[in-house]
Amino acid sequence: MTEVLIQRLDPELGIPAYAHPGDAGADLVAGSDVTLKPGERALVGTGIAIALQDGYAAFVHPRSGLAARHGVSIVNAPGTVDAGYRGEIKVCLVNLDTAAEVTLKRGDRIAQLVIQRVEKARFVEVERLPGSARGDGGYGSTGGFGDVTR
Ligand SMILES: O=c1ccn([C@H]2C[C@H](O)[C@@H](COP(=O)(O)OP(=O)(O)OP(=O)(O)O)O2)c(=O)[nH]1
Ligand SMILES: [Mg+2]
Repeated sequence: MTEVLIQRLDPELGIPAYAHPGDAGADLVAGSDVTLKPGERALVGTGIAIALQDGYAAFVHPRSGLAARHGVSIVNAPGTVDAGYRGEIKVCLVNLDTAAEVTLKRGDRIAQLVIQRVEKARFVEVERLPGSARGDGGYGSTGGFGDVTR
């Protein structure tokens, strides 16, 4: 378990919490009320700032319940919080529902924060990349879309 320093920018809001032992994501709450019309987005504060150790990053993921029940997701999912970032963690929520407006209240759980170790790469330029079984195949190159209709 890694230690993450946290500052509460709004003392009335809680510290992110894991709902169950074994959960990967600690829930983040909305720092203010927000109402989103269909297709609308808003950047919502969570009332916290953190200091991650070098070699870690935090990722702001959507909550599946909000997504499945209300069509609420995160525009840049998952958002990346760099180890050096000391500002308020914010969530760029979007209402993907085609018809219903959605209101989230201050203190509602709107996203979840996943802390992960991350590698830094040293980019080594070459003339030619080594071969692989996949090669440059992608974007559905393995098929499996036969029964999708549109
Ligand atoms: O969902 C998110 C994503 C990012 N951030 C904060 C932390 C992150 O370290 C910083 C910058 O994020 P990112 O690099 O994704 O944004 P950018 O558009 O590249 O901005 P910058 O030029 O500041 O790097 O914004 C959040 O609070 N929430
Ligand atoms: Mg950036």
